[in-house]
Amino acid sequence: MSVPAEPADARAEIHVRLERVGKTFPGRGRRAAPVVVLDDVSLEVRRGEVFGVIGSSGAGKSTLLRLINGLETPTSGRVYLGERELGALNERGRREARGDTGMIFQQFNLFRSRTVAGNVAYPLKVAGVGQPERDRRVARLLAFVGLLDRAHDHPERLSGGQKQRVGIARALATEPSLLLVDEATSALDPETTGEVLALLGQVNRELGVTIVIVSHELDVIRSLADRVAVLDVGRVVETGTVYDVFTRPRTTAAARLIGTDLRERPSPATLARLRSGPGGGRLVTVRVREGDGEGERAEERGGARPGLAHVFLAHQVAAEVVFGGIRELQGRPAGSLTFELSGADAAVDAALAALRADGVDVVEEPAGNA
Ligand SMILES: Nc1ncnc2c1ncn2[C@@H]1O[C@H](COP(=O)(O)OP(=O)(O)OP(=O)(O)O)[C@@H](O)[C@H]1O
Repeated sequence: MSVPAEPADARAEIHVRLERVGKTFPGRGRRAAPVVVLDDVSLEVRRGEVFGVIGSSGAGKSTLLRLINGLETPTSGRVYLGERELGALNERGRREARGDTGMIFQQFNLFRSRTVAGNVAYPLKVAGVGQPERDRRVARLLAFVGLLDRAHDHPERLSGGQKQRVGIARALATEPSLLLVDEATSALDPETTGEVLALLGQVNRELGVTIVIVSHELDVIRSLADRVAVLDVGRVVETGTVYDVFTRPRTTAAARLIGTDLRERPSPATLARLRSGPGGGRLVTVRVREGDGEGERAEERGGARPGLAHVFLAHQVAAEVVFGGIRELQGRPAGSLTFELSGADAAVDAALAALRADGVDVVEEPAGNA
């Protein structure tokens, strides 16, 4: 039996590609200067992944999505869906691209005059799908989002979370391979947010739909995305796995946005309280990240990971955890711990140097009455 040939790296097939994209809007007033919203943005979204875009308000996130679904055209650069460059498509190609791309919005954008079923059926009607097939698909989609029993209700009778589930069903009606999600949970309470994110995860895993999600909420990106781009005033300053970008932001802009998220340092008041305690040792905050301490020196040790405790022990330094926490991010540990270290100054210095040499991020909290 012959085995179907697979691309060398099927996972890395590119679904969406932005190549040096710029977007400038004319200024609003008569003499107002043009507004540069996106500047030289390049990024690649892999087929089947959830790709997050984070950035503060006005960074250009919504504009980025609107360029991907063709609602805006770039001022410079190119946008590709698979092999197709959006700007080079004829009307028919554009229609096909639109049908292959679903979008959901913060404010749901449902038709108030149509029922739940009518909302989900709408894109199918536009696409010319006949009634029997339309009814079948609508029923299947409403079952998928758990709203089959609300088919004949109007949106105003639904909760925010239910409205967004209708939005998701409608976006999936034409069976797109790409779903663009614009702040879909920003209008929802935390519990409902969790339900909608779980549903989006299901869309990705069970239907194989690629998702690009923009949000200013770190929690949303953390819980759903595989990889993330950080957008700062119109520029992508960092791209990587959620784990890497969240546990070790490499740019000031990303650190500003994410920095405090997984790396909680004690406040000055907490530091003062810790210093007034009986220990009196030096305080250091260590970022906890899988893979740290597995740097070049790991080879010298035959690959064995030292672990923080072992390094302290080896240098005869007593280490007490006084602050911090570790949680799970993409199934791996991430967080920070503040230790109070007791031992000879030279021994503490040597232990910290050993950790740093292994690539561990260590910050000594300032001494004195901070
Ligand atoms: N059609 C337009 N004409 C002029 N300026 C625009 C237009 N659309 C967006 N902008 C401006 O572009 C900038 C980025 O907007 P965009 O909505 O993409 O940002 P965002 O990161 O999604 O922000 P938010 O999270 O607040 O929605 C803003 O300053 C906005 O005022």
